[in-house]
Amino acid sequence: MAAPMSCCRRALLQRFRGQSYCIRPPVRLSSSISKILNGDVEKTELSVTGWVKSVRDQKEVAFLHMNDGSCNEHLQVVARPEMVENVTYGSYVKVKGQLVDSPKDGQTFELLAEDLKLIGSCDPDVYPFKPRTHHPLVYGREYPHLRPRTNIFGAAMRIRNAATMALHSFFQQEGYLHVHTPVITTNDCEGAGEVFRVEPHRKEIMEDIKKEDEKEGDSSNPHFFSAPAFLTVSGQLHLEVLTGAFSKVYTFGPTFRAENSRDRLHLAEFYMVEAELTDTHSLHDLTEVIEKTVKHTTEALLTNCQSDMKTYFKHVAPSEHHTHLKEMLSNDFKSITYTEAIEILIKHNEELTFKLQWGDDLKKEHEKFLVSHFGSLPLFVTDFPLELKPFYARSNEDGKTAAAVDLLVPDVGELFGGTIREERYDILREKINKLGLEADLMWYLDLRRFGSAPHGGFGMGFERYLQYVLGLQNIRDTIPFPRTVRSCRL
Ligand SMILES: NC(=O)C[C@H](N)C(=O)O
Repeated sequence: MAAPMSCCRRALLQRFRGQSYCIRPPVRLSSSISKILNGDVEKTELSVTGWVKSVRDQKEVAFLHMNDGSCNEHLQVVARPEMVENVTYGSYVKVKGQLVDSPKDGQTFELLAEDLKLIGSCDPDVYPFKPRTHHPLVYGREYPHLRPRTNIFGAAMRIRNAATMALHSFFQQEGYLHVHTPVITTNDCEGAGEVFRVEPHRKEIMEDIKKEDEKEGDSSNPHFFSAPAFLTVSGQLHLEVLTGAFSKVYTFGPTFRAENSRDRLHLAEFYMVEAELTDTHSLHDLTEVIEKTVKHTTEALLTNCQSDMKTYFKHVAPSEHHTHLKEMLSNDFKSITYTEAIEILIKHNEELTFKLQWGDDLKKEHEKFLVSHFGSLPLFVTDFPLELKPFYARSNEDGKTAAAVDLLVPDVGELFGGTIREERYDILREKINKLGLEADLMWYLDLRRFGSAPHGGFGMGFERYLQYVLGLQNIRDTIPFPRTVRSCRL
C-alpha cells in the first residue's frame, strides 16, 4: 500500500503542475436500505441514513425501523436505549454500526448501532401522520409536501418509476426512437379547445419586445410567439412529423387539458406515452402494439416491484385485483366495433342511466358496462363514427366511421386512444378546409404531399395506467403533485 501523501507534498505537486484542483474528501455516502436488505452490501461497519418509521424502547435495548425511500421494507436498527432518547416517528437519523444477520423471522439483516445521530427531529404530536396507521388516501392528499414519506405513497412512486423504465425499455426494444415533443405549441391537436394559453406574465416583457419590433417597422403583434400559443394537449402532430423520417417514434411527457372535470379520473396536467408508426395497414397494427405495451409494463411491475405491488393488493385494490392482472396477462384482449357496442348498449338500455344511439359518444357508464359485459378484461372498441373523431383520423370505406380505437379497462374506462391517420392528401385537405384550418395546417398537408407514408399512433394516459394496475380509485394518488380544477398546490 502506498504511504499517505503529506499536505506539503500535495501542495508542492499542485504548484509543480501549475494548476490548482480541489482534493475530494473521502466518499461518505450511506448505503441504501434496498441494497442492504437485498444482500448487496458486505456485512461490515456501515452508515445508513433515513426516516424513522417506529421506535420501540425496551429496558435493555431499543429497536428502530428506518426507511430511506429506496424500498418498501424498513431496516431494523438495534440500539442502546439512551441512543434513541429524542428519536421519534418521522425524524431523520444517521446510524453507524455493524450489519449482521437478523435472528428475527422475515428480515434478512439488521444494524447493530454503534453511533446514532438525530439529524432532523420531528414532533410526533403535530406531525400529521402517525406510526403503524393506514391513513385514508384522501387524508394524505391534504399534505402533498409530507405525503411522499408515507409507506403507501412511497410504494406508488417507486412503481411509477419502474413503469416509466418499463415503458421506455419496451419501446426501445421494439425499435422506436424516443423524441421530445414540445410542451409549448400553436396547435390544438384534438381540436376540442381544452388548451391553456401561454403568454408572459410580466407586461414589461411584451413592451420590450414591441420596442424591438418597432425598429423593424411593425409592432402590432400582441403575442410573445407571434401567434397564440398553448400548453400541449397531445404530442401527436409533432410525432407525425418525426415518424415521416424515423418510421417509429414515441414520446413520454407532460400533457395539459383545461377541462372542467372534478372527478376521480381527470388531471389538468398528466403524462402521456404516445407512439407513432409507419407501415400500418389496419387498426390491428395499432392494437397489437397497445396490447404488448400494457402486458410488457404490467409484467415488469409484477416481477420487479413485488413488495410495493403487494402493498396495493393488500391495502388498496379490490380483493381480486392481483388475480385479475394475471388473467389479463394470459388472455388476448377482445375487440368489438363501436356499432356492435351500441347494439349491446341499446339491448341493455334499462340498466343504463344515459340511453344512447348510434353516433353518440360513449360515457364512462357505457365504457364500464361494456368492460364488465366482456368479462372485466381490457376491451378494444374500434371504428367510431367519423364525427366523434378529430380531422386526422382516417375515414373508413363505409364513409361513416373512422379507423379509430380506444382501449377500455375495468374501473378506469378509456386508457388508450389511437387512430390510423388520414394519409390521403385530397381527403385530408377537404377535412382541414371545412374546419378553416388550411393556413395553420399547411405543414401537416405537406407531410402527405411529400413521401406520404401510411401511419398511425396512439396515446396512453400514464396516470390512468397506474390507476388501473394499482386498483386505485382516484387518479390524484398516482402523481406527486396533482393539478386539477381549483387545485394547484405547491
Ligand atoms: N397520440 C395519440 O394518438 C393520442 C391522441 N392524440 C389523444 O390525445 O387522444
